[in-house]
Amino acid sequence: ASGTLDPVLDPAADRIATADLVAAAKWGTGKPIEDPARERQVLDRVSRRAAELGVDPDVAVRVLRDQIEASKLVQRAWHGHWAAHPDQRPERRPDLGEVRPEIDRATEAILLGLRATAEVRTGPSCPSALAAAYHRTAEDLIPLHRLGLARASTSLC
Ligand SMILES: O=C(O)C(=O)C[C@]1(C(=O)O)C=C[C@@H](O)C=C1
Repeated sequence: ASGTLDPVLDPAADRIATADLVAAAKWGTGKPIEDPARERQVLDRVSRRAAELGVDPDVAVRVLRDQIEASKLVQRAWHGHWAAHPDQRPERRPDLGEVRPEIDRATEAILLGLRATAEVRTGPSCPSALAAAYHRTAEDLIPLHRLGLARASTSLC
């Protein structure tokens, strides 16, 4: 329906879910959570792709920066949790090279969502639409992912 921000929040939740896999991929490797070169690559691609889609590249980069911050928030939470609870550490360490294509698909879906929601995002009902979409999307998420989704939503309106 028009007037909804679900087309952004749904893929944002999918992107946040990949942070669990990235956290497990990096756990115990000594590889830092933050990878500035990869962030630049993601954001450069977002800027170009947004222009292609007719989405304001500055808006797209700002929103995707929030998605990256949300991912790091979730990854840091897992690393802290696993440090304190060895019995809950992941048994399998996924390959980062397999997770990143999944992240890229979620990023693309978020850009399409931004395009589909230009009207509501730039209008006066954006905050209430965001609250409604957040309420609906967060319902199915674990608390940590709800926190990530809130962080990921901060610049949408
Ligand atoms: O690809 C990674 O290594 C991630 O941790 C994911 C991600 C992202 O959200 O795109 C987040 C933090 C890193 O600094 C780089 C990229």
